[in-house]
Amino acid sequence: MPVTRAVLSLGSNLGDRLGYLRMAVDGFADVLVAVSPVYETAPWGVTDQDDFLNAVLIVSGDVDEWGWLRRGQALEQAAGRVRDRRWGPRTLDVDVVTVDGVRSTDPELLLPHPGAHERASVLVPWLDVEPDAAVPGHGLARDLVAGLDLAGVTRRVDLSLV
Ligand SMILES: Nc1ncnc2c1ncn2[C@@H]1O[C@H](COP(=O)(O)OP(=O)(O)OP(=O)(O)O)[C@@H](O)[C@H]1O
Ligand SMILES: Nc1nc2c(c(=O)[nH]1)N=C(CO)CN2
Repeated sequence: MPVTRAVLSLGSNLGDRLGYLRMAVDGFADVLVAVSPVYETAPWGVTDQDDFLNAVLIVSGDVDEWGWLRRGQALEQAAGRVRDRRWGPRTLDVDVVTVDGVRSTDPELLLPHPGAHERASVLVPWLDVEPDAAVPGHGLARDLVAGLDLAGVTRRVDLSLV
């Protein structure tokens, strides 16, 4: 199997938020290339829920796009995630944002992730670890961020994943 490089978005707004993000980092320890700072972000989508902690991982390994999805889902399970309402509270969310060179329209694995280009909770931490990041079909992350309201996005320098 060829080596692929993927960008993964982590999110948590239920229980020990930092602990769940750390669990994800540990789960990808064998393939980690970069870990972003942690951000506290106001919820988008469903806004009557607690703030999220978000971070981005860059990973690389002998794993295809489905493998990245499965590994993320296994960690969500391990974090006791209950699939409840769309965009609702969760202990751990692992989204596959991009896998280099891969586009997919399969609803089980849309690539690039269809929300990535408009979510500050993804783009801001991603830019910290990859300043030239681009969302295929949408352009450079830095240009996309320039058009977003960043009022609800706070870098938590006191929280670290590394
Ligand atoms: N790029 C992707 N990364 C992760 N899951 C994806 C992706 N594309 C499609 N999915 C599918 O989305 C389904 C629902 O995922 P999930 O419950 O995490 O959605 P959500 O986090 O509420 O919404 P969103 O995906 O907009 O953040 C999963 O069953 C998964 O197969
Ligand atoms: N700020 C923020 N809001 C969200 C997030 C998230 O990770 N960060 N994830 C959601 C579920 O997909 C819904 N809303």
